[in-house]
Amino acid sequence: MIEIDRLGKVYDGNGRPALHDVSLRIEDGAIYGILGRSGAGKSTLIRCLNLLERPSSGRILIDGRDITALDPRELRLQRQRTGMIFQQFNLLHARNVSSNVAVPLEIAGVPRRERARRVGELLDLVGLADKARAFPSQLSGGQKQRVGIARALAARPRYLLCDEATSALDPETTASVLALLEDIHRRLGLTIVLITHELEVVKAICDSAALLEQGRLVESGPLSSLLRQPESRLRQALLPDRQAEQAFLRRHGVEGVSLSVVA
Ligand SMILES: Nc1ncnc2c1ncn2[C@@H]1O[C@H](COP(=O)(O)OP(=O)(O)OP(=O)(O)O)[C@@H](O)[C@H]1O
Repeated sequence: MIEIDRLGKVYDGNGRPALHDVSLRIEDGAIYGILGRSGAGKSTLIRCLNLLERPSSGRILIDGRDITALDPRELRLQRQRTGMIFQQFNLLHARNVSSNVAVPLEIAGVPRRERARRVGELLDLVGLADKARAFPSQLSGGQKQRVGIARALAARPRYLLCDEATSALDPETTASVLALLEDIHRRLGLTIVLITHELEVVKAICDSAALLEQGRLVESGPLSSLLRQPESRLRQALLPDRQAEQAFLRRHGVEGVSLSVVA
């Protein structure tokens, strides 16, 4: 479980805190979406979860241990338990697909033969077995993100952090990457935390969500509970705006037609 306890972050030379007193609990096995507009603090929050960014205050407990208090060796081990994927994929362009996926295994000192076996397994998992020798420049965006996912899973992490993982992809590719994440979640039982500004991502795969605004947590919790609360901001954002839809139809002279029929 990840427990974020009164987390604060102030960047040097930036008066307004990027995060202010954020507390959040992410249960094991969740697919947890953190939503917010540009500048809300989403990237800062997710980067704090593996200490790519050091919090200014507060604690982050992962499986009961405060990761801000780990020594460098413990932190390295903790990072192996936390895979991450990125909006711009962050692949090494001079390395082919297999070699990119092998990076975390090399860092962990896994012997060559075992590495090759594991890379093969991972490429099967993400459906890229036939691209093992291709270079990133020869792949589509969706394929690059699949490589990113395989690399993130290489060291068998318990947590997968997704930093706007589908924001650079078209809707169809987004859907296929989200389906892959859902499949991996089901098969491997890991906990997925994703930040996004896309409501559709939360709708498609998350079971819990949080809303960040100007560095503050507005609300959070399981969707099964938030969707029951009419005043919930997340509920209002996630459900269709019937009035706006009807107004849109009226503007185009379509009246008295059920929306499902129009769709
Ligand atoms: N390295 C940095 N140095 C100084 N200020 C930063 C840094 N990174 C982020 N910020 C500031 O912190 C605030 C939160 O930024 P952050 O990138 O976490 O938001 P975000 O919700 O991820 O936005 P976006 O979706 O646009 O990436 C913003 O005001 C931003 O300008």
